[in-house]
Amino acid sequence: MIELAENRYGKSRVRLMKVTRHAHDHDLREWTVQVLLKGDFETAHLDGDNSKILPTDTMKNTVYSLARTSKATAMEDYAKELVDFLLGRNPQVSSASVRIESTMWKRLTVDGEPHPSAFMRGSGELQTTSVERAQGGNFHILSGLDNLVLLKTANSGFEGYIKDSLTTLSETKDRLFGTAVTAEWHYTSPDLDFDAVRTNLREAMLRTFANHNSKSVQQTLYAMAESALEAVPAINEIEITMPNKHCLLVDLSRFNQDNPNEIFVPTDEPHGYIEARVRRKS
Ligand SMILES: O=c1[nH]c(=O)c2[nH]c(=O)[nH]c2[nH]1
Repeated sequence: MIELAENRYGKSRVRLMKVTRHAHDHDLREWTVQVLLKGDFETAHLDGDNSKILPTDTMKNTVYSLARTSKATAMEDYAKELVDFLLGRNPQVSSASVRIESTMWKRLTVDGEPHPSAFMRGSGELQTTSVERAQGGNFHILSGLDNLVLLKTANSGFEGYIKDSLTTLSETKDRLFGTAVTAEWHYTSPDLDFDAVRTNLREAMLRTFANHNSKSVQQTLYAMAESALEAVPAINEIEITMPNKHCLLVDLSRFNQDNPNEIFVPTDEPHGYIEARVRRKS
């Protein structure tokens, strides 16, 4: 005997750019949206009966139509509206989830002045949120960031680790520390000034990365998580991944040159992979 164990479906990578036209300047948002529905779709899988299937094409159209009418500025608030719109119209849906990745656009500075209608892609960093709600249930909001690429050229060392017959790594008091941060945190309230909270959290992590006297990626990751939890009472837990993007000191002695920590080879692969979930003690 075979049965349908679990299923969900929806539309992925729906790309949306929204321009909000104020009298004197414009705001720009670029969001990539994923909509996923769970529910009573057994007859579609077993019998080919599509009578309970909302087409994924309609979900895509919903993303655009709701973006037109929504007053939400934070992507978390827009995602909540989209989830409720889909649940409200589709009783066969037991839960809806919306994930949004937001691309960083920064206002262009021209002749020292912020330009009202010209923008520059900030970086490859993404701001993310996943909002889920079951029919009659509460919102579950998991926000985060991805590919926040950082590097520090001082206050990072790595010493005192295990040395065995396979060790080749030299201890160092002074190395480059490069990483691409991914973080995710769950909000304990569904009603927050999400953009302000996100800014606080991100700035707390950046400040700690910059100022921390790092004995390892692990220690700095923990300190960044701690500062995020201190800065944002509306989260109880944060998960952070920080690859160690090694920058290797080049041996210039073959050319009778010294290398006082100035010339490096940046490497992507292989890289260290450091991950931790840090939470308030209950
Ligand atoms: O900060 C570090 N943590 C490690 O676990 C590790 N391992 C390694 O080879 N280099 C580093 N650096």
